[in-house]
Amino acid sequence: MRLEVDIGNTLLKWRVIDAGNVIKKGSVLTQEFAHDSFGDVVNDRVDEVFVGSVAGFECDKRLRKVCRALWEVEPIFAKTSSQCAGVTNSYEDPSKMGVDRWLAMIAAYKRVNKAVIVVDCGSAVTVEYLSDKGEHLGGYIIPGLRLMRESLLKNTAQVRFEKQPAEIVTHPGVSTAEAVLQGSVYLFKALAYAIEGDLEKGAELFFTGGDGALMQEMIQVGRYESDLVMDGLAWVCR
Ligand SMILES: Nc1ncnc2c1ncn2[C@@H]1O[C@H](COP(=O)(O)OP(=O)(O)O)[C@@H](O)[C@H]1O
Ligand SMILES: CC(C)(COP(=O)(O)O)[C@@H](O)C(=O)NCCC(=O)O
Ligand SMILES: [K+]
Repeated sequence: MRLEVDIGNTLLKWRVIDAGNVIKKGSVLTQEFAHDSFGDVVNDRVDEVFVGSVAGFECDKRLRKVCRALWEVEPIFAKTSSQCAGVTNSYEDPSKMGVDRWLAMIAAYKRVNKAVIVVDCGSAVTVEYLSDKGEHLGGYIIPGLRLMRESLLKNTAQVRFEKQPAEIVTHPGVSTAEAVLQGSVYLFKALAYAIEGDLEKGAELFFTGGDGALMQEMIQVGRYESDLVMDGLAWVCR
């Protein structure tokens, strides 16, 4: 059995693959990841662990420790490279590119073998542009929904509120909480339309990440694939 792990800045996502099928999956806040985060997978015979991590050294170290303790396995960490599985990196120094971006773009390109735009809506929103030949043309890194709100709270004196409105709407707000929350969703929607405008004829649009389905629903174009980052692991770690 293989354990695949996608460690983002907010959530650690995992799944277990047995004979090509996903048999278990789960997630835990990255900051709270511990020995018991994989539930009853502790009793399974995990003989391989593939990881894509952008969460930093401490969390990677913790995962190594857990894998050794539970299954005596040394996890294989995916690395961004200049070329892999038909995809070519645009960065002069590929090691500087977050491996989650690299994994998602490889998985998306491998699905269709033509030009793609890949949008990962997590802590940050990343937008990647790939040509028909699999060349990464470049991308954007934009604050995600939560970071947009938090940066306002952190850098202003009077933007303060207790409770967030539960509903996700984009009309102009009539309280601080509404104005901030709905402002972030409004910007998110504007971004979705801008990306749609970048879509060239014949190119495919992929969304992934915790808030990816929300963005896809706003324009009803392209497809949402929840596990694009983990789908890239088998291409990069082998
Ligand atoms: N404190 C929290 N508890 C649970 N979920 C959260 C919390 N903060 C953010 N989220 C949600 O977690 C998801 C994070 O998206 P994800 O793509 O997993 O991000 P990342 O890859 O950056 O970790 C988002 O859908 C976000 O709404
Ligand atoms: C852009 C990111 C913060 C996205 O992380 P996430 O939202 O998935 O937690 C991550 O890919 C990263 O740390 N990248 C390094 C900088 C770069 O890719 O150029
Ligand atoms: K992301």
